[in-house]
Amino acid sequence: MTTLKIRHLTKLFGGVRAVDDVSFSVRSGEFLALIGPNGAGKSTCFNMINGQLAPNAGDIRFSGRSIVGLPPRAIFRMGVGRTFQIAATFASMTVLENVQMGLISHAAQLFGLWRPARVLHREPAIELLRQVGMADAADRACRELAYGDVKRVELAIALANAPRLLLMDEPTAGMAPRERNDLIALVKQLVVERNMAVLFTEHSMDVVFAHADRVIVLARGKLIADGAVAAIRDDPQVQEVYFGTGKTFSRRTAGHQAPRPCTDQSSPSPP
Ligand SMILES: Nc1ncnc2c1ncn2[C@@H]1O[C@H](COP(=O)(O)OP(=O)(O)OP(=O)(O)O)[C@@H](O)[C@H]1O
Repeated sequence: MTTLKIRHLTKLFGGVRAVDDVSFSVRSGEFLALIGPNGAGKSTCFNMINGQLAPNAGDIRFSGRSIVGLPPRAIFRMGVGRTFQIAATFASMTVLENVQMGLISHAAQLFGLWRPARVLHREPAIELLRQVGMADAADRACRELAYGDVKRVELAIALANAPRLLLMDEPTAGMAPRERNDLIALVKQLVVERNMAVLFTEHSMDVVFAHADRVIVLARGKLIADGAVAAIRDDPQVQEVYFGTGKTFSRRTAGHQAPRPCTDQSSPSPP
């Protein structure tokens, strides 16, 4: 089932065509990577999907309904979640309280009237923490956690809204390679278990090639490729976009899903 359908999406900033006539779809249960060099238009795409920016042209359909012109809050309520490059949690609150706040928001409850917020949704919050491997840290303050663990808590908060589409803006930014792979493997598992759609941006080609179901590539606002990992890796136009940076991709090694990079591909810069 198609969760998100984008057609001819365009965004101009003055003379810059940040997103230029872009069309693609995401299905439920699909883990789709959106890649491209710096300035390609990835964040602008995300900002239009979640309603922060209005497109100049084109349509965005979520579960069959056009969401262009709706405010971010309405789009969030419909089931479009988002995580950010820099994890957004309340540092002074415990891990559990952070997730409880997410559940309170999802239920649109007013709290503090007669029952303290910390007693609300306690069991569902612990269950979400269990799903992201953080139940043992439930009573710790978020500020005490390692960065990779904060990202897991942020993921649990995003799941509290029961999203059908989750936009993840560089989910592994600032993480060590091992942590990156663990987090992305976890997200991929959740995509399957919850049959939700995830659209993520990622600068690490190792992560993209090892885990994405499909990859779309933006360059200077235009969608230049859309396909399976192997096809994207071998696409001459995609190679060209990264070639100017001295970065290229090697073929998959026999019997192993993850390709070996020829060079450091952790942070491509513009061609
Ligand atoms: N608010 C804005 N005002 C003017 N120009 C903008 C604005 N936001 C983005 N741009 C421009 O639009 C283009 C696309 O930017 P965008 O941030 O979407 O790229 P990106 O692929 O997300 O880059 P990165 O990987 O560095 O985050 C760039 O040329 C950028 O300078």
